[in-house]
Amino acid sequence: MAVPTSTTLLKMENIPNKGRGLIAAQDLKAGQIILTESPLLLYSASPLFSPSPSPYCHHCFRTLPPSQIFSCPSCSNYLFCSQKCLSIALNSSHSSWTCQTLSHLQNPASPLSEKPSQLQLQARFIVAAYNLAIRTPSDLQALLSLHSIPNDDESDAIVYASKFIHSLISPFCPPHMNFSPQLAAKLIAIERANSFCLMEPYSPNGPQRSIKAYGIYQRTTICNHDCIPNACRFDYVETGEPGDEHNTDIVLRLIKDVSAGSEICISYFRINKDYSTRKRILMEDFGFVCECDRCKIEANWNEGENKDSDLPHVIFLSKFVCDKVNCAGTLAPLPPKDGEKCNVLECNFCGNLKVDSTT
Ligand SMILES: C[S@@+](CC[C@H](N)C(=O)[O-])C[C@H]1O[C@@H](n2cnc3c(N)ncnc32)[C@H](O)[C@@H]1O
Repeated sequence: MAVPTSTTLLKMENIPNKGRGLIAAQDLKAGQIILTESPLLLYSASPLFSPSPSPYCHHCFRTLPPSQIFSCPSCSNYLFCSQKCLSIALNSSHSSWTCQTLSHLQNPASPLSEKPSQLQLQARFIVAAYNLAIRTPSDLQALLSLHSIPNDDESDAIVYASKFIHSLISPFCPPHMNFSPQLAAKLIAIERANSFCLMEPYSPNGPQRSIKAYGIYQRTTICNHDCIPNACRFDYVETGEPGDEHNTDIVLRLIKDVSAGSEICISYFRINKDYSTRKRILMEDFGFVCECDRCKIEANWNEGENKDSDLPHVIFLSKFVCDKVNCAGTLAPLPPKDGEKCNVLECNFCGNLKVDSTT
């Protein structure tokens, strides 16, 4: 299959009614790191016509330092936290082609300036994907091998967006690349099903969780959804030295023990959402009806019912939802040490550490 899975820990298999999925290739322990992956593609969540400039480095997405900021020498619109990030970006995500194309799209006279943020972000994504294709055609093939959502209600919107965006970008496209509105439409449909959000740093004062960047991780994205997941993903974007790469890697860690042959699933959103919200998001954004054990039970609940029950999923939620103010991230044990399970849980959003007194 086109997507490489990792090591001896995981294998990729077709799962009935779910497409491909990740399966434990051996017995695995709670807290174990089963996958660490760098993004295939990463792009800013700041719309092209944002009222304020993004406060994040356009390469590593760490918060920009108050002084010593480096800007792209050609467009000066794009800011970086270090000379190293700038140099890497000029040879990758902010190549001269990207710089020229984004400068054109971000011209105040551009028809995009009047368009909604979603379309501006789709344009950002298409530029990033075309840039990937120009630089490394095999990476475009990797992107195209990912699942896309055939959502009839939205296909008109995708066709419109892809034609509009492609018409703005095509004057800059190398003719031999054969980019087309059809390719742009396929890429937008893939992006919807596969992008992971890198979140702004946690703040107890809210107002709500915002996204700083979107990333596509070609192996992690093979993980299917479950409303009671056995794994969750961590990122440590703000950590490490400026210019030190890998801070945008995603780490997949197990919440509980998983036996060989079982499917590894994450939740595609915060796990404390109620049944009707989960059902709506999974259908609108991912095109499926969840048949997990929790959904089967909660489908028959009246609002507020059974929350205090001793059902396994109610116990799971009370143990693994972070209770810090304005957080509700997912807790997972720290990795085992010397083969022994760790009784400290880490939140994948606020980073809070909590001793698990139940083990
Ligand atoms: C990010 S992809 C996951 C990998 C995908 N199964 C594949 O074959 O590449 C998301 C898509 O997987 C499928 N999927 C994920 N979790 C599912 C579940 N619990 N039940 C049914 N389909 C699921 C849906 O089609 C969803 O749009």
